[in-house]
Amino acid sequence: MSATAAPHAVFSHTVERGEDGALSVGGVDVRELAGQYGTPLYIIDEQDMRDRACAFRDQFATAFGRHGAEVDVYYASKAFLSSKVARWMRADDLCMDVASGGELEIALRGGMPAARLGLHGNNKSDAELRRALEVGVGRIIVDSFTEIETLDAIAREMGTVAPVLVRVTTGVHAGGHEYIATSHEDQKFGLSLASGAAFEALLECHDAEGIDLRGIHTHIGSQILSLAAFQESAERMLGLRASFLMEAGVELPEVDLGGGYAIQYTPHGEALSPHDAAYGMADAVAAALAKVGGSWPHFSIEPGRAIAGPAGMTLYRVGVVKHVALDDGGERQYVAVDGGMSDNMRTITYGAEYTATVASRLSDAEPALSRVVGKHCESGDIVVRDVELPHDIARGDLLAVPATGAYGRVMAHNYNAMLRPAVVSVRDGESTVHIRRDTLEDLFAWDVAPD
Ligand SMILES: Cc1ncc(COP(=O)(O)O)c(C=O)c1O
Ligand SMILES: N[C@@H](CCCC[NH3+])C(=O)O
Repeated sequence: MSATAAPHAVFSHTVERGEDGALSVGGVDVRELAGQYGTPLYIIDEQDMRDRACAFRDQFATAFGRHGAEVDVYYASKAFLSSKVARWMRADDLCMDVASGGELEIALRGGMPAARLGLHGNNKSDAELRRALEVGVGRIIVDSFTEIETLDAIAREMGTVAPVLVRVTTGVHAGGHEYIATSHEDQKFGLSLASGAAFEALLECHDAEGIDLRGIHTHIGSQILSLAAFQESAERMLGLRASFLMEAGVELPEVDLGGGYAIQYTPHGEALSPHDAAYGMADAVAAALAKVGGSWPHFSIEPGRAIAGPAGMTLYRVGVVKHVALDDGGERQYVAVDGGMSDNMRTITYGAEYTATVASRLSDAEPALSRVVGKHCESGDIVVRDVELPHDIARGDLLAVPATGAYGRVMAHNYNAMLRPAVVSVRDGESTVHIRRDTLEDLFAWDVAPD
């Protein structure tokens, strides 16, 4: 297909609009993907996702490397995980963070070496801790005093020592929505820097026979544009490390500064680039170390959304289109698609903003103020709250919503007994299934039939 310009910057890098107006991604026409796999369909642009992963790896390596320091990039697999993605991350020399026993098993299934995995969770079960030690996970990020005691006991019983980072709540409030901010005091994650709990936890870990205290971890939230917030958090972490050196005589070798880098969801949105984040944070660390003292620790970061998000799109089939009169005399075009809140929980949960475009053709009809809605029995079942779509959009058209690669399929559910969509990746004209579509047999398998 010969191509014209990409529809707009929010789409992944290989998206093009052909002369007949249809989108292609990774060299595959979306009409072909819809025909082969059905809709709704999550599509990952492999080249785009892996380029973003490598950009974090390389920019941080260079920015921190100027100071002789090293940085490991842990892809936060909660954003999107399949065993094939774990394989990509392994091949591209990234590490991965997992947040449950299930994520751990999929990462291992994809061949990610356990030593390159970090296990998170504010309420890990004994079984999860045991399994992490059994397979040799590289680090366990402890989140509470209860967990420190439990892990220490399990490790000693197993005759091993658990490599540990302590998750610190730095008090830096950042993130687009209350539900995705994680480092202010009044929330469930981590141990508080301000109250002294983090320091106390470090002492406990240091003294525990079953624990090898490697360092400290923080994650201030998600979809954060403010470089200053990351810098502030890094400074506070290095301050804590310096006081631990001064008061306990131990210089912690590792510091993880978490993920949370913002991506662009709409044509008016903004992103924090790996380059700006890397150089901005390296400078802040250098300044902080100059102030509080100490050698450069081994750093790590955990981007999830910024690797998977922009690489993904959701492809829907348009069904009913309605025109509804508004109080101000205007009109809103309601475009109902064959998915909704079951494949995109972010709009209803966080008031997240997305954009959309007709993907199967070009239209020269007038643009109309539109709302893309799903097919659930719920009026909040909105995918895109406000977007201009052509007035002639009609049943049968394909609609693409970009930037759904992170926290899309992983947060999907079966409300109204909907079948969760498949995930396919595309590259160089080929498509590959990562997660198959749910089937009616899946629903029947969970439903215990009457005798
Ligand atoms: C501990 C931790 N690390 C990394 C991430 C990834 O965040 P993001 O996808 O915003 O980069 C999260 C999720 O917010 C997290 O909880
Ligand atoms: N699920 C959230 C991000 C949470 C990140 C995990 N701590 C979102 O879609 O924005």
